Amino acid sequence: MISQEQLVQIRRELHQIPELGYEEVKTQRYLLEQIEQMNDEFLTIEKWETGIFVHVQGREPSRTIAYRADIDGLPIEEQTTYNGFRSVHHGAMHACGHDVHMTIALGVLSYFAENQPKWNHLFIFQPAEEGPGGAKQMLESEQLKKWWPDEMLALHIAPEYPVGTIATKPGLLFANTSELFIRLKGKGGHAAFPHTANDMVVAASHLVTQLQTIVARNVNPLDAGVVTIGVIKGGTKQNIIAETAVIEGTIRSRSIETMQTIKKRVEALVNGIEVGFECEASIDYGSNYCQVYNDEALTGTFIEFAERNESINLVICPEAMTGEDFGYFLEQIPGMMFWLGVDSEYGLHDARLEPNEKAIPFAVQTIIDYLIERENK
Ligand SMILES: CC(=O)N[C@@H](CCC[C@H](N)C(=O)O)C(=O)O
Repeated sequence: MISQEQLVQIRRELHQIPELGYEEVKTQRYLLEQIEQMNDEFLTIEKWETGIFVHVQGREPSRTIAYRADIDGLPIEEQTTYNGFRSVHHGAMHACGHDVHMTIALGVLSYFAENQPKWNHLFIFQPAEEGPGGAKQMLESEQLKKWWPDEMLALHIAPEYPVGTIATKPGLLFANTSELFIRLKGKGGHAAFPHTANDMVVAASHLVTQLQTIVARNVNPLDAGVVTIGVIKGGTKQNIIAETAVIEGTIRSRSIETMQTIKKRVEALVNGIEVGFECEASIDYGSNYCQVYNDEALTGTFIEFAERNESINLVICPEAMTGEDFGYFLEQIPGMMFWLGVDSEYGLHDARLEPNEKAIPFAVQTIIDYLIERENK
């Protein structure tokens, strides 16, 4: 089994090579090198795009239990205090903890490679969680057809909780999400002659402000929604009127109905900008993820295990407006996701995120103990 020191080393090596969705070539190679060092008696390893499936043959394979780790990084320039293991891919960073997720999965897998489980296990190293999404595509793979799991488990790091904390809840855990890409096209021109042009920086500025009214004015205050604009780009030079502008964001909701309400309002407001500013506008919703909905019975089993385990500080948490395409797995396979405390001053998607590595061996041991208990009950 991979030792605690080796786990830290692996996490640091993975941290240095973050790659965006479906570009995880080095990551896949690194993971395969680690997996190929394990006892292969019970393992079948198959690549899928830039991801990997590892099937572990059980002793009494009446069921299959899957464990999923996402493997992609984010387009962020790292600003951690790390010395000697910062990202070597400039402009990319594991700022959502997927380096930690992968390391934990390798740790758990290395234990079951040496200690044959009772049930079959399926380890899924999934590309592109941050976008455009890999879960939906993996669900249609040959590998999932032949190794279809009966239940499924995954975790996500939580910077706000101390190490030793596991937070989860039955039912809704994460929101429905939709990406949002809006393009505006008007007429560029000389800064000194605004009456001859049609300025898309001004149009985009109005639109961003109007989009912020959707949650405030169109979503029931007892429900919840998010419209976040993360990117606004337009123009080429300070004295040139911008011909085009691009607005990029994300929409979140607790229900499908609210997602539809928000999108309808986005369309109406974009249409208003088109008319009011006499420009052309287009909307693209990019990738959409369904909610993460934890199976009540399996989450109950996990909570009961965690309550009995003195090393775990269990928190029954509220749902969050984060998104995860793990929701697609849970739409078809009963399972659950939980937050793992990693005690970082800076949060997810922050260039300064520094998860506490002590959470890695804690998570590995917790998942091994849970899986053994689960299949031997
Ligand atoms: C856990 C987490 O941070 N997940 C991401 C998922 C991204 C979904 C998609 N690309 C979008 O931006 O809508 C999140 O941002 O919640």
